[in-house]
Amino acid sequence: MKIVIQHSPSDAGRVAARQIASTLRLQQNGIIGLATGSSPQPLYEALAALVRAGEVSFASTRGFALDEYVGIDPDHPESYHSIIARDAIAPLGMDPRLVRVPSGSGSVEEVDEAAVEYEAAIREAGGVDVQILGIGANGHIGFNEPGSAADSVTRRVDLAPETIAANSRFFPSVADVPTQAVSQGLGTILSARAIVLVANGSEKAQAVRDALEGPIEASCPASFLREHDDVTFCLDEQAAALLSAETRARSVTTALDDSTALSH
Ligand SMILES: N[C@@H]1[C@@H](O)[C@H](O)[C@@H](COP(=O)(O)O)O[C@@H]1O
Repeated sequence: MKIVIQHSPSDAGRVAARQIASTLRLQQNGIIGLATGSSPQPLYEALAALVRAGEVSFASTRGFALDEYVGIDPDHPESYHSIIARDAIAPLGMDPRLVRVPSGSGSVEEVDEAAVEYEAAIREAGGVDVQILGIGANGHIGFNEPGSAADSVTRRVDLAPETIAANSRFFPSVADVPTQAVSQGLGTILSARAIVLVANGSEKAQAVRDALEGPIEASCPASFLREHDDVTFCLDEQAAALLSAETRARSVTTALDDSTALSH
């Protein structure tokens, strides 16, 4: 487990981008796990800068998104289909035909069948090389809310009231926020070969502390990441604000160019 603390979200995003680019450079036709939300946006911007500089290409990289709302039109601007297209596929120059997002459309049976098929597709592709994650203020990753099992797979889930409230900022009112989603499970996420989590801002500080210092249990789904052997937490100072002196002492605050600090 590596913990990187940087002054600003954009610096944390640049470190995370470097980590991802170096992982994928080792893979011909690699597979990236894509996350939505405000947390990964500086990371996608930093990756796009690396693409423009010719340091990395995602043209033949396959992608699997973490999650999608149930019952939302994929063309809705706040669907995760739209957000992944906008925030990841376009700026990274990915081939949209190589990127999949779980389906939240159709009948309950169709959504559930598509979730099973999505899980199988990730396995059949050989698994994710590097998974990008944000974190919810309640410690969720993907849409695996507190109480999710460590070995859960892609499935339909109920959103916690606090998640619905947090995500209402993207919808006209809280009543318009979908109450269910399809999410890769914790087991799916933990099967990625490398994981890079980004967290910014004081509203994530408690979740980051619980994830890194609390018990490893379902009350904080992100705490299960500590059982994975290749995880990097890229934090800005505000998200790291509640970490103990011991945790901070283990963290890397090095200059961005010092890639040796992030090597395995
Ligand atoms: N399902 C997503 C998560 O993948 C994301 O990490 C989290 C935090 O979002 P943000 O980064 O915008 O705070 O909430 C959403 O509900």
